[in-house]
Amino acid sequence: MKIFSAQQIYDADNFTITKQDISSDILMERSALRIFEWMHQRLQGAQVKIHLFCGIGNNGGDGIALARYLQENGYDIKVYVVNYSEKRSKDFLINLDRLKDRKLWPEFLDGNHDAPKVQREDIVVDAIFGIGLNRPPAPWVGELIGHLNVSGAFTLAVDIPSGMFMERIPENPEHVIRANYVLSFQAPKIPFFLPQTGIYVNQWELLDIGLDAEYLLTTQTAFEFIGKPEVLPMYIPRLKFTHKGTYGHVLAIGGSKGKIGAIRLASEAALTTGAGRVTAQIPKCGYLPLQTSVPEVMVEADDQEDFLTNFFVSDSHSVVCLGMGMGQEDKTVSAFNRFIKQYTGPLVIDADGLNILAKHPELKGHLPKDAILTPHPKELKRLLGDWKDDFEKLELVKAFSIKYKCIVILKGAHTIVVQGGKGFINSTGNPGMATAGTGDVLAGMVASFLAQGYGPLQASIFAVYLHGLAGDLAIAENGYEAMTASKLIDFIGKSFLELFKRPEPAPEEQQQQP
Ligand SMILES: NC(=O)C1=CN([C@@H]2O[C@H](COP(=O)(O)OP(=O)(O)OC[C@H]3O[C@@H](n4cnc5c(N)ncnc54)[C@H](OP(=O)(O)O)[C@@H]3O)[C@@H](O)[C@H]2O)[C@@H](O)CC1
Ligand SMILES: Nc1ncnc2c1ncn2[C@@H]1O[C@H](COP(=O)(O)OP(=O)(O)O)[C@@H](O)[C@H]1O
Ligand SMILES: [K+]
Repeated sequence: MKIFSAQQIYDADNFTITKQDISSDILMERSALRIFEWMHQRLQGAQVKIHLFCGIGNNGGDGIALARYLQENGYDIKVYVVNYSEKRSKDFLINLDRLKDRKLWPEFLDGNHDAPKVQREDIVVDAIFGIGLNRPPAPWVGELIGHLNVSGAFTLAVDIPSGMFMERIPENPEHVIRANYVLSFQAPKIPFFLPQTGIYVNQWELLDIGLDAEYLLTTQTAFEFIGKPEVLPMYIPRLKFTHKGTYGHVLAIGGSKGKIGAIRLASEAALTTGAGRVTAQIPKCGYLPLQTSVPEVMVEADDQEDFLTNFFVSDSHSVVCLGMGMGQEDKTVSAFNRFIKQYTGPLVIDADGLNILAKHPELKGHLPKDAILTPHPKELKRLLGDWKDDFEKLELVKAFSIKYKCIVILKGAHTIVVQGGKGFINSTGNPGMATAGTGDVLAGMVASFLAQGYGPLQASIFAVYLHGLAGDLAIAENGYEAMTASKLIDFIGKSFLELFKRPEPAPEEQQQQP
């Protein structure tokens, strides 16, 4: 699903208005009606107090139009106009007049009075600012937002939490609505997914307001949101007359004394994701434990007891997956140096492979085309240096990906796969996965898909999605805290099955079936 910028949303608006030959207030009417339907379906007329805080732009206009629907349906509402500017939008004014025609007079707030009382059991509709916020709110507006946040009332944000920018982080973290729910129009917004701004969005849902399909289909976006509809077409079915040779041979290189488990996790994840064969190259100390714990993995031990001193890659290996638990001993660094200067095939670099690259920046130029790097934020910082905020981080990663023609899998709550100027934001996963070794599992899964013939971008996106899905299925059975990387591997199989499950038919459809 595409993630549009604010400018693209304004363009979609104009395109739709021209093509459908409608006035702009029709779009506002659709927006308000969709929100009303969403609320009405859940509230069923309940007499809970609903406070609508409306700005003076189109986001405020949505709120004012919504107030009319709520009033017409007997809800107990109170409407406030947060009067932060004289520059009211045309459609806001149209809707304000419609409200006044119904003898509903909002209370105008201008910072000279105490903030209105809101009780814990009330509902707040936040329609103060939408995607048009372009500077920090005035202090009194920021304080009003803070006041609503501490009220504890259920807060429903229209389109985007007020105070959230589309392209930068807020200056004052207290001056952003902490929304229990965001009802966003047509497409998700990029700040919902970044660690510094996603904290303001507990849950979000999209409302279709009928923006023009041609515009939505043909417009290229800098980001995409990856769900089942995006990954399912990437799947390559296994055919009857195939054999293990068809599904590639992953060479997993890494491990060191005390960290052989990292290679075990990556190797087992690669096999469980469907790789035909997996060979692990590890220091001697891991030979017996690995051979006995995962009999399916072939093991090649280094001459050195505790760390790797040589990487042996042959034509039989289709993919190299390197760095998990590897350490950074001088001789390991030398082996990496020799390897990266001559290897040109498919490559996944994780953990200490990334740390060595960070310490020896001259080696970055030797990365083979489409190498896949899987840093967590700390590893990324070592690789790229510091960034001002999450938005700059994304720009730095894009520039890196373009310069070195590589793919970066930026791991986190919403892992983002970056190739060139484009980012693919993952939808699966949960905080149960914040546990040692889950990154090793991911590296093995990416390598496995590469070995099976998926393209580098597809392998990255598919692995990240399935890894998160396995995590979601695992917590459904075990809870968050009991999640371990090994359990995550146990759910890879179920995550494939989940992928192919048909959606449950709606109740009406069930009834129609013979
Ligand atoms: N296709 C869709 O998705 C549809 C979306 N719709 C809705 O429209 C919303 C966007 O509306 P919007 O463009 O009027 O902007 P909004 O956020 O209401 O801000 C209002 C104005 O405030 C100003 N301003 C900015 N920062 C400020 C500050 N700190 N302090 C004071 N003033 C500040 C700035 O104007 P400026 O003063 O800079 O000229 C800005 O224009 C969108 O989120 C959705 O709810 C639907 O109605 C129709 C279909
Ligand atoms: N809060 C979270 N929500 C979703 N996924 C998470 C969360 N925290 C961590 N993960 C995932 O878990 C994995 C952790 O990787 P990493 O930090 O490299 O672990 P390790 O180095 O121990 O293997 C990543 O794939 C990351 O996306
Ligand atoms: K809002």
